[in-house]
Amino acid sequence: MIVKTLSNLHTQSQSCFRCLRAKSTLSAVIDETVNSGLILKSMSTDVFENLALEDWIHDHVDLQTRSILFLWRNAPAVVIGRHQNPWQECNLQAMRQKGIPLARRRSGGGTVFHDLGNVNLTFFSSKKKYDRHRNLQVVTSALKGLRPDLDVRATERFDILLNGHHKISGTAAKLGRTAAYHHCTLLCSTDRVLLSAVLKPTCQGIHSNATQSVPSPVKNLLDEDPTLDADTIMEAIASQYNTEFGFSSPITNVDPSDELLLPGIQKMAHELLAWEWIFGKTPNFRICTTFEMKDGTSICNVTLNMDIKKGIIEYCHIDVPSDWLPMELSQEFSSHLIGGKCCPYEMSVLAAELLRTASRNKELGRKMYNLCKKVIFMM
Ligand SMILES: Nc1ncnc2c1ncn2[C@@H]1O[C@H](COP(=O)(O)OC(=O)CCCC[C@@H]2CCSS2)[C@@H](O)[C@H]1O
Repeated sequence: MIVKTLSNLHTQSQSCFRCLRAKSTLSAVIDETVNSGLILKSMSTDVFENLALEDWIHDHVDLQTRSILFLWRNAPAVVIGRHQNPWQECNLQAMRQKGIPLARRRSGGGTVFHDLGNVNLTFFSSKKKYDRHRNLQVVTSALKGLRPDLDVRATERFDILLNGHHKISGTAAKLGRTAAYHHCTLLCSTDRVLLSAVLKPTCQGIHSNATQSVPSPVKNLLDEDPTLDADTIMEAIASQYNTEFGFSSPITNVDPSDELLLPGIQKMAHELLAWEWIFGKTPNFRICTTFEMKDGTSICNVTLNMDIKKGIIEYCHIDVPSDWLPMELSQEFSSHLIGGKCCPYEMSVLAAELLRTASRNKELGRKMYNLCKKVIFMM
């Protein structure tokens, strides 16, 4: 197994790839890169492992004297900003159906879709050296170096647009006390149909102060030039990063699940996977919505009011005309949901409990069942 210290790695040629393996921790290896740069590329396509590696670098590496560029790609995933509401941003039902995970990152900003056709770039530096314009310049210059005819420009809100109209990159950042990172996406050959399908919110009537995404028309770089590919683009960006900052770092492959190299990283990944982080960190919100219920030929309008704090239903009132469903049944349903997580699995258990115990005739049982299904489907 090859064990490389950074000083070894610096002697390698630009295009050379190296794998870090655990002999020393990554921070010990990185300690040898004082006053220079390091380019890391993830060997994982797991969104939680990759976000955990960002956290690990931010928390464990002294970024006062060194800068790092981290290149990574994920299997299909939706990534929301730190202060967003997933029910407001994405189609959770479609994501569950397709097995697409939802991740909440630690940086602010809007919701994006990732797949292997999307490249993520994280620029770590001291807070003093944090410069999003310069980082995006690295990306646009690298693209122009590859294809001089490409019209790619960074905007004032740090998107990158293709031909002045289509977004190919979105930016977010996290500023710590002394260190910072700026990360951005780059659409190379992402599944745009899937992107639109999963970023279409389904839950109506949400009132919240959560950060809202800014939807834009998107395009892939490969739609513009099919001879490009994600690996060539990543190599060009790595090379331009070295040129721009005067470094000579090769690309070093890192396995973000390697606990020996990155002590504590698995705990960090688990924190990012927890319901309490992904859904529980949603800013408090209210759902006020009206929907139609049918039972044979009888139709009625149902009004739902819910207050959700830390992802938990704190208040619930389901208003159903009493000639359609006796008030005590709708009230029983409402009070049964209070204290539960706004989560279809937990709600299904609560609803099943209620449907089992509440005594009623066949017609009322059917109406209650359909009402439960409708409410659970919104989660
Ligand atoms: N992958 C990707 N790249 C660029 N733009 C996208 C992408 N997915 C969706 N979108 C479009 O951007 C808006 C949201 O734009 P908005 O400006 O609201 O948010 C962002 O751009 C956030 C970028 C976060 C980058 C991080 C880097 C590593 S982890 S995620 C969305 O509604 C779509 O129209």
